[in-house]
Amino acid sequence: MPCHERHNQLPPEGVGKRSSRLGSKLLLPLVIVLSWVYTFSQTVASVVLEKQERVKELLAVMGVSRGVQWSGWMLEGLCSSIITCIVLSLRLKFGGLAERSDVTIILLLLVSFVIAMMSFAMLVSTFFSRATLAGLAAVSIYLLPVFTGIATSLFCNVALAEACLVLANSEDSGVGLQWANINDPAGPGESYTVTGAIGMLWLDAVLYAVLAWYIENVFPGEFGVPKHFYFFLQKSYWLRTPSPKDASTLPAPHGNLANSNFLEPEPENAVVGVSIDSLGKVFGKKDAVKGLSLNFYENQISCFLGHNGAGKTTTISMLTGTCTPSSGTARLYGLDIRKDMDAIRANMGVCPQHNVLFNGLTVEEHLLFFGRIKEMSEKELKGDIDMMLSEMDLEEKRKAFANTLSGGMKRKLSVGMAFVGGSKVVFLDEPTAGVDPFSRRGIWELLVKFRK
Ligand SMILES: Nc1ncnc2c1ncn2[C@@H]1O[C@H](COP(=O)(O)OP(=O)(O)OP(=O)(O)O)[C@@H](O)[C@H]1O
Repeated sequence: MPCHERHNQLPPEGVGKRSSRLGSKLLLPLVIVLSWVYTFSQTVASVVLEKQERVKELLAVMGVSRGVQWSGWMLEGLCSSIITCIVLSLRLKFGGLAERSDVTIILLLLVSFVIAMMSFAMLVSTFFSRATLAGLAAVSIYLLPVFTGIATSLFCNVALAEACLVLANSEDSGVGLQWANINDPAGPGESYTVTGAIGMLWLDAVLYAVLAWYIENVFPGEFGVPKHFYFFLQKSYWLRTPSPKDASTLPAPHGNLANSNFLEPEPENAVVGVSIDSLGKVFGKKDAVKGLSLNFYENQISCFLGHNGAGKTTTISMLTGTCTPSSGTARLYGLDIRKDMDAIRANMGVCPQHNVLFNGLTVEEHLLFFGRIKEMSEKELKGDIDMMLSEMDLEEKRKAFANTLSGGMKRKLSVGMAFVGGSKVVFLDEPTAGVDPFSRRGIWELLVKFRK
């Protein structure tokens, strides 16, 4: 049903105004709608917290697409909310508020609402980067129709409230809401039906998801490379992303470097893995990175040395796609960081400057999780994980949760996560910061081992 049609069919009053006119039983819509405020605001805050703590970005950098991340959130939210839906439906049926109605219709209505609400939470989360602010704003956004009297079913909670009004009216009439009268309006002169409300909830869910997907791509926020506003019209967005080119087919090392008197000559017969070409990043008026041209070679460990604020992290952020270059570009195995980031990420491992760990996962589960993201089977990973744990001296902590590890142990685990799964290019930002000398040597040895 087109949105504008539904819009016209709605009564002019908002949820709050309308409910206040009704008897105590007709407060049902308001009570049901308000009972989801907390779930909504918590979902928005949790999604934004992942963004704030850069978990979302690390997952993206390691090759987990936004779609998969959002599906995970939807699934988690649905699983926990479905129990609430079942309890609420039974409570309405056997608690006397909807005793004549069919409980399966009430359940269908609530589940449809939860799906739309989760999708709405994803959309709202795209506008925020701080979890506390997002949680508070989510409450206001959710209550907006109640306080302003906006009565469009494009708000999923308005659609739910209207359906609850039909439910309350059918209870009052003594028949209750049944599958046989599900298409009947609330009363004479009314046009809203429960099927219409459920249809609108599904339409809302799709609409919110599409909007969230568009906004995420065009305005990815502080961390991420924005796409063109017409990105969905580009063939390259929909077609399979290119795979890394064979290193031997790549162009020769950057000419400027080879001819400079101040630089080491390029190694002979070495294959270029990463080729940085006049890369630059400007923050406001400040050049964080300016005209950087450099090649990194296969089977070698290269490192940036520089004072605090020299631009090392910014360079790594550009190479891993968490920030957009202001000028120049870089190619990783022939793939351009401005265009082919999804393909690059499938073969890339990253250990960010700040540990990004999941408190609910053990050390072994972290390695397993990131290895599985790189599409390796559990069997294939077992040997790798055993070797890593012993090299990093974390064997004893195999089953320990991440939040019980010391700072140094967390760092070692972060390094392990970057290597697990056989990534072709691995970026490590200060991998041994805060690690004791013995473990530092362990990490170095690990790096040498994984070089090839
Ligand atoms: N998001 C940002 N907004 C504005 N300026 C930034 C931002 N990120 C970095 N900078 C600035 O860019 C410059 C380079 O910072 P960067 O973090 O890349 O340095 P670094 O070499 O990694 O430093 P450190 O060794 O301390 O980690 C600094 O002057 C920093 O203040």
